Amino acid sequence: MEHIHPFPGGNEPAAIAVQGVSHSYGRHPALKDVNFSVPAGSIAMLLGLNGAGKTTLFSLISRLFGIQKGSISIFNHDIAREPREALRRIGIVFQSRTLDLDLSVKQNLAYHAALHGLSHAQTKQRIEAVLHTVEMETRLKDKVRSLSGGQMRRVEIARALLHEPRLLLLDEPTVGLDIQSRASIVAFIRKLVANQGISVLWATHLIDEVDVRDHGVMLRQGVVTAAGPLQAIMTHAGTLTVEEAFNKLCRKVELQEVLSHEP
Ligand SMILES: Nc1ncnc2c1ncn2[C@@H]1O[C@H](COP(=O)(O)OP(=O)(O)OP(=O)(O)O)[C@@H](O)[C@H]1O
Repeated sequence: MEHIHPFPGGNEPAAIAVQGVSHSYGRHPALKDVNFSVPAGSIAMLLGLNGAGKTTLFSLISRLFGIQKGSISIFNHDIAREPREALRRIGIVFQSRTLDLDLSVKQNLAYHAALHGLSHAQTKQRIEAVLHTVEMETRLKDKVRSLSGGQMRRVEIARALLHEPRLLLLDEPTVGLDIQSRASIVAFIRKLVANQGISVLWATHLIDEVDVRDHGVMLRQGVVTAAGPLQAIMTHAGTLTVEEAFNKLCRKVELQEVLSHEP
Protein backbone atom coordinates (compact mmCIF):
# COMPACT_ATOMS: atom_id res chain seq x y z
CA MET A 1 0.00 0.00 0.00
CA GLU A 2 1.27 3.49 -0.84
CA HIS A 3 0.65 6.09 1.86
CA ILE A 4 1.89 9.24 0.30
CA HIS A 5 0.88 11.55 3.15
CA PRO A 6 -1.01 9.20 5.46
CA PHE A 7 -1.62 11.75 8.19
CA PRO A 8 -1.99 15.51 7.87
CA GLY A 9 0.64 17.83 9.29
CA GLY A 10 0.08 20.65 11.78
CA ASN A 11 -2.16 20.56 14.82
CA GLU A 12 -5.51 20.26 13.03
CA PRO A 13 -6.93 16.78 13.66
CA ALA A 14 -7.88 14.72 10.63
CA ALA A 15 -11.54 14.92 9.61
CA ILE A 16 -11.42 11.13 9.63
CA ALA A 17 -8.66 8.71 10.53
CA VAL A 18 -9.16 5.02 9.77
CA GLN A 19 -6.59 2.73 11.34
CA GLY A 20 -6.20 -1.00 10.83
CA VAL A 21 -9.86 -1.60 9.99
CA SER A 22 -10.87 -5.07 8.81
CA HIS A 23 -14.40 -6.39 8.30
CA SER A 24 -15.77 -9.76 7.24
CA TYR A 25 -19.27 -10.96 6.37
CA GLY A 26 -19.12 -14.44 7.84
CA ARG A 27 -15.98 -15.86 6.31
CA HIS A 28 -15.93 -13.39 3.42
CA PRO A 29 -13.43 -10.55 4.04
CA ALA A 30 -14.77 -7.21 2.73
CA LEU A 31 -12.11 -4.85 4.20
CA LYS A 32 -8.54 -5.83 4.97
CA ASP A 33 -6.38 -3.68 7.29
CA VAL A 34 -7.64 -0.38 5.89
CA ASN A 35 -5.59 2.71 6.84
CA PHE A 36 -6.05 6.29 5.62
CA SER A 37 -6.89 9.76 6.84
CA VAL A 38 -8.59 12.79 5.34
CA PRO A 39 -7.22 16.23 6.24
CA ALA A 40 -9.82 18.71 7.54
CA GLY A 41 -11.29 20.91 4.81
CA SER A 42 -10.46 18.59 1.93
CA ILE A 43 -12.37 16.34 -0.45
CA ALA A 44 -11.25 12.73 -0.48
CA MET A 45 -12.52 10.50 -3.24
CA LEU A 46 -12.95 6.90 -2.14
CA LEU A 47 -12.42 5.14 -5.44
CA GLY A 48 -13.22 1.52 -6.08
CA LEU A 49 -15.18 -0.78 -8.36
CA ASN A 50 -18.46 -2.45 -7.36
CA GLY A 51 -17.78 -4.70 -4.42
CA ALA A 52 -14.50 -2.99 -3.42
CA GLY A 53 -15.85 -2.32 0.08
CA LYS A 54 -16.94 1.34 -0.07
CA THR A 55 -20.42 0.85 1.42
CA THR A 56 -19.04 -1.50 4.08
CA LEU A 57 -16.62 1.23 5.14
CA PHE A 58 -19.44 3.81 5.27
CA SER A 59 -21.55 1.42 7.35
CA LEU A 60 -18.70 1.15 9.85
CA ILE A 61 -18.11 4.92 9.97
CA SER A 62 -21.83 5.58 10.54
CA ARG A 63 -21.98 2.79 13.16
CA LEU A 64 -24.55 0.79 11.23
CA PHE A 65 -22.12 -2.08 11.84
CA GLY A 66 -19.91 -2.52 14.88
CA ILE A 67 -16.17 -2.42 14.30
CA GLN A 68 -14.64 -5.92 14.29
CA LYS A 69 -11.02 -4.79 14.10
CA GLY A 70 -9.21 -1.43 14.08
CA SER A 71 -10.44 2.06 14.91
CA ILE A 72 -12.07 5.09 13.26
CA SER A 73 -11.87 8.66 14.60
CA ILE A 74 -13.76 11.75 13.51
CA PHE A 75 -11.85 14.91 14.42
CA ASN A 76 -10.05 12.90 17.10
CA HIS A 77 -13.27 11.38 18.52
CA ASP A 78 -13.15 7.59 18.39
CA ILE A 79 -16.48 6.35 17.06
CA ALA A 80 -16.55 3.36 19.42
CA ARG A 81 -15.51 5.21 22.58
CA GLU A 82 -17.20 8.58 21.93
CA PRO A 83 -20.01 7.77 19.50
CA ARG A 84 -22.10 10.87 20.25
CA GLU A 85 -19.22 13.27 19.77
CA ALA A 86 -18.13 11.50 16.58
CA LEU A 87 -21.58 11.06 15.03
CA ARG A 88 -22.75 14.63 15.57
CA ARG A 89 -19.85 15.76 13.40
CA ILE A 90 -20.93 13.54 10.49
CA GLY A 91 -23.63 14.06 7.85
CA ILE A 92 -24.41 11.10 5.61
CA VAL A 93 -26.00 10.60 2.21
CA PHE A 94 -26.53 6.90 1.67
CA GLN A 95 -26.50 5.21 -1.71
CA SER A 96 -30.13 4.14 -1.51
CA ARG A 97 -32.89 6.71 -1.24
CA THR A 98 -34.07 7.29 2.32
CA LEU A 99 -36.64 10.10 2.14
CA ASP A 100 -40.29 9.49 2.95
CA LEU A 101 -42.01 10.05 -0.39
CA ASP A 102 -45.40 10.87 1.13
CA LEU A 103 -44.11 13.61 3.41
CA SER A 104 -43.20 17.12 2.31
CA VAL A 105 -39.62 18.32 2.03
CA LYS A 106 -40.13 20.31 5.23
CA GLN A 107 -41.58 17.33 7.13
CA ASN A 108 -38.68 15.09 6.08
CA LEU A 109 -36.17 17.67 7.27
CA ALA A 110 -38.05 18.46 10.50
CA TYR A 111 -38.11 14.77 11.41
CA HIS A 112 -34.34 14.57 11.02
CA ALA A 113 -33.88 17.81 13.02
CA ALA A 114 -35.90 16.28 15.87
CA LEU A 115 -33.63 13.21 15.84
CA HIS A 116 -30.69 15.54 16.34
CA GLY A 117 -32.44 17.37 19.19
CA LEU A 118 -32.76 20.74 17.43
CA SER A 119 -35.22 23.19 19.01
CA HIS A 120 -38.26 24.47 17.09
CA ALA A 121 -36.53 27.80 16.34
CA GLN A 122 -33.27 26.10 15.32
CA THR A 123 -35.16 23.68 13.08
CA LYS A 124 -36.89 26.51 11.20
CA GLN A 125 -33.67 28.47 10.79
CA ARG A 126 -31.59 25.45 9.73
CA ILE A 127 -34.19 24.17 7.24
CA GLU A 128 -34.22 27.57 5.55
CA ALA A 129 -30.41 27.68 5.48
CA VAL A 130 -29.84 24.18 4.08
CA LEU A 131 -32.56 24.46 1.45
CA HIS A 132 -30.98 27.72 0.33
CA THR A 133 -27.60 25.94 0.09
CA VAL A 134 -28.99 23.28 -2.23
CA GLU A 135 -31.18 25.79 -4.11
CA MET A 136 -34.43 24.06 -3.18
CA GLU A 137 -36.08 26.71 -0.99
CA THR A 138 -39.07 27.03 -3.30
CA ARG A 139 -39.97 23.32 -2.82
CA LEU A 140 -40.35 23.44 0.98
CA LYS A 141 -44.01 22.41 1.04
CA ASP A 142 -43.93 19.98 -1.87
CA LYS A 143 -44.32 16.25 -1.38
CA VAL A 144 -41.00 14.48 -2.01
CA ARG A 145 -42.82 12.20 -4.47
CA SER A 146 -43.26 15.19 -6.82
CA LEU A 147 -39.48 15.87 -7.05
CA SER A 148 -37.07 14.59 -9.69
CA GLY A 149 -34.28 12.17 -8.74
CA GLY A 150 -31.72 14.99 -8.75
CA GLN A 151 -33.95 17.20 -6.57
CA MET A 152 -34.45 14.33 -4.08
CA ARG A 153 -30.69 13.97 -3.87
CA ARG A 154 -30.40 17.68 -3.10
CA VAL A 155 -32.93 17.30 -0.28
CA GLU A 156 -30.94 14.34 1.07
CA ILE A 157 -27.79 16.45 1.03
CA ALA A 158 -29.70 19.29 2.74
CA ARG A 159 -30.86 16.83 5.39
CA ALA A 160 -27.29 15.62 5.93
CA LEU A 161 -26.22 19.24 6.52
CA LEU A 162 -29.03 20.15 8.97
CA HIS A 163 -27.08 19.59 12.18
CA GLU A 164 -24.01 21.42 10.81
CA PRO A 165 -21.66 18.45 10.48
CA ARG A 166 -17.99 19.02 9.76
CA LEU A 167 -17.62 15.88 7.67
CA LEU A 168 -19.96 14.85 4.88
CA LEU A 169 -20.03 11.20 3.79
CA LEU A 170 -21.40 10.65 0.31
CA ASP A 171 -21.95 7.11 -0.94
CA GLU A 172 -22.21 7.37 -4.73
CA PRO A 173 -24.64 10.34 -4.50
CA THR A 174 -25.05 10.75 -8.27
CA VAL A 175 -25.94 7.15 -9.15
CA GLY A 176 -29.00 7.03 -11.38
CA LEU A 177 -28.99 10.76 -12.21
CA ASP A 178 -28.77 12.31 -15.66
CA ILE A 179 -25.61 14.14 -16.73
CA GLN A 180 -26.94 17.60 -15.90
CA SER A 181 -28.17 16.67 -12.41
CA ARG A 182 -24.89 14.89 -11.73
CA ALA A 183 -22.86 17.90 -12.78
CA SER A 184 -24.89 20.29 -10.64
CA ILE A 185 -24.60 18.07 -7.55
CA VAL A 186 -20.85 17.74 -8.03
CA ALA A 187 -20.58 21.52 -8.47
CA PHE A 188 -22.47 22.46 -5.36
CA ILE A 189 -20.68 19.94 -3.15
CA ARG A 190 -17.44 21.53 -4.29
CA LYS A 191 -18.89 24.98 -3.54
CA LEU A 192 -19.81 23.79 -0.05
CA VAL A 193 -16.23 22.74 0.61
CA ALA A 194 -14.84 26.02 -0.72
CA ASN A 195 -17.34 28.27 1.12
CA GLN A 196 -17.94 26.42 4.37
CA GLY A 197 -14.70 24.49 4.88
CA ILE A 198 -16.60 21.23 5.31
CA SER A 199 -14.65 17.98 4.73
CA VAL A 200 -15.97 15.31 2.38
CA LEU A 201 -15.41 11.58 1.93
CA TRP A 202 -17.04 10.72 -1.37
CA ALA A 203 -17.37 7.14 -2.60
CA THR A 204 -17.55 6.79 -6.37
CA HIS A 205 -16.36 4.87 -9.36
CA LEU A 206 -17.18 7.73 -11.74
CA ILE A 207 -13.84 9.25 -12.64
CA ASP A 208 -15.33 12.40 -14.16
CA GLU A 209 -16.45 13.44 -10.66
CA VAL A 210 -12.83 13.55 -9.52
CA ASP A 211 -10.61 16.64 -9.58
CA VAL A 212 -6.85 16.09 -9.60
CA ARG A 213 -6.57 18.46 -6.61
CA ASP A 214 -8.67 16.08 -4.48
CA HIS A 215 -7.29 13.50 -2.13
CA GLY A 216 -7.79 9.89 -3.09
CA VAL A 217 -8.27 6.59 -1.32
CA MET A 218 -7.85 3.78 -3.85
CA LEU A 219 -9.66 0.62 -2.82
CA ARG A 220 -9.28 -2.75 -4.52
CA GLN A 221 -11.10 -5.82 -3.21
CA GLY A 222 -11.09 -4.51 0.36
CA VAL A 223 -7.48 -3.34 0.30
CA VAL A 224 -6.30 0.31 0.18
CA THR A 225 -3.71 0.32 -2.60
CA ALA A 226 -2.86 4.04 -2.23
CA ALA A 227 -4.02 7.04 -0.19
CA GLY A 228 -3.06 10.72 -0.23
CA PRO A 229 -3.21 13.70 -2.59
CA LEU A 230 -4.20 12.43 -6.04
CA GLN A 231 -1.30 14.22 -7.71
CA ALA A 232 1.10 12.31 -5.47
CA ILE A 233 -0.76 9.04 -6.08
CA MET A 234 -0.46 9.58 -9.83
CA THR A 235 3.26 10.34 -9.55
CA HIS A 236 3.84 7.22 -7.44
CA ALA A 237 1.77 5.08 -9.81
CA GLY A 238 3.61 6.54 -12.82
CA THR A 239 0.35 7.63 -14.48
CA LEU A 240 -0.63 10.90 -16.16
CA THR A 241 -4.37 10.82 -15.44
CA VAL A 242 -6.64 9.86 -12.57
CA GLU A 243 -8.30 7.33 -14.87
CA GLU A 244 -5.00 5.54 -15.48
CA ALA A 245 -4.29 5.57 -11.74
CA PHE A 246 -7.77 4.15 -11.14
CA ASN A 247 -7.18 1.39 -13.70
CA LYS A 248 -3.84 0.56 -12.14
CA LEU A 249 -4.80 0.75 -8.47
CA CYS A 250 -8.52 -0.14 -8.31
CA ARG A 251 -9.21 -2.65 -11.06
CA LYS A 252 -8.92 -6.35 -10.40
CA VAL A 253 -5.55 -7.74 -11.44
CA GLU A 254 -7.11 -10.01 -14.11
CA LEU A 255 -8.86 -6.96 -15.64
CA GLN A 256 -5.59 -5.01 -15.74
CA GLU A 257 -3.99 -7.82 -17.71
CA VAL A 258 -6.79 -7.70 -20.27
CA LEU A 259 -6.47 -3.90 -20.52
CA SER A 260 -2.68 -4.05 -20.95
CA HIS A 261 -3.06 -6.46 -23.87
CA GLU A 262 -5.62 -4.31 -25.65
CA PRO A 263 -4.25 -2.86 -28.92
N1 LIG B 1 -24.61 -7.91 3.85
C1 LIG B 1 -23.63 -8.57 3.21
N2 LIG B 1 -23.47 -9.90 3.39
C2 LIG B 1 -22.47 -10.57 2.77
N3 LIG B 1 -21.56 -9.99 1.95
C3 LIG B 1 -21.68 -8.66 1.75
C4 LIG B 1 -22.71 -7.88 2.35
N4 LIG B 1 -22.57 -6.59 1.96
C5 LIG B 1 -21.50 -6.56 1.13
N5 LIG B 1 -20.96 -7.80 1.01
C6 LIG B 1 -19.77 -8.16 0.21
O1 LIG B 1 -18.68 -7.38 0.68
C7 LIG B 1 -17.91 -6.87 -0.39
C8 LIG B 1 -17.90 -5.34 -0.36
O2 LIG B 1 -19.21 -4.88 -0.66
P1 LIG B 1 -19.60 -3.32 -0.59
O3 LIG B 1 -21.08 -3.22 -0.78
O4 LIG B 1 -19.03 -2.73 0.63
O5 LIG B 1 -18.82 -2.75 -1.87
P2 LIG B 1 -19.01 -1.37 -2.64
O6 LIG B 1 -17.63 -0.92 -2.99
O7 LIG B 1 -19.84 -0.44 -1.84
O8 LIG B 1 -19.78 -1.80 -3.94
P3 LIG B 1 -20.87 -0.96 -4.80
O9 LIG B 1 -20.09 0.06 -5.57
O10 LIG B 1 -21.45 -2.02 -5.70
O11 LIG B 1 -21.85 -0.37 -3.86
C9 LIG B 1 -18.51 -7.45 -1.67
O12 LIG B 1 -17.78 -8.61 -2.00
C10 LIG B 1 -19.93 -7.80 -1.26
O13 LIG B 1 -20.40 -8.92 -1.99
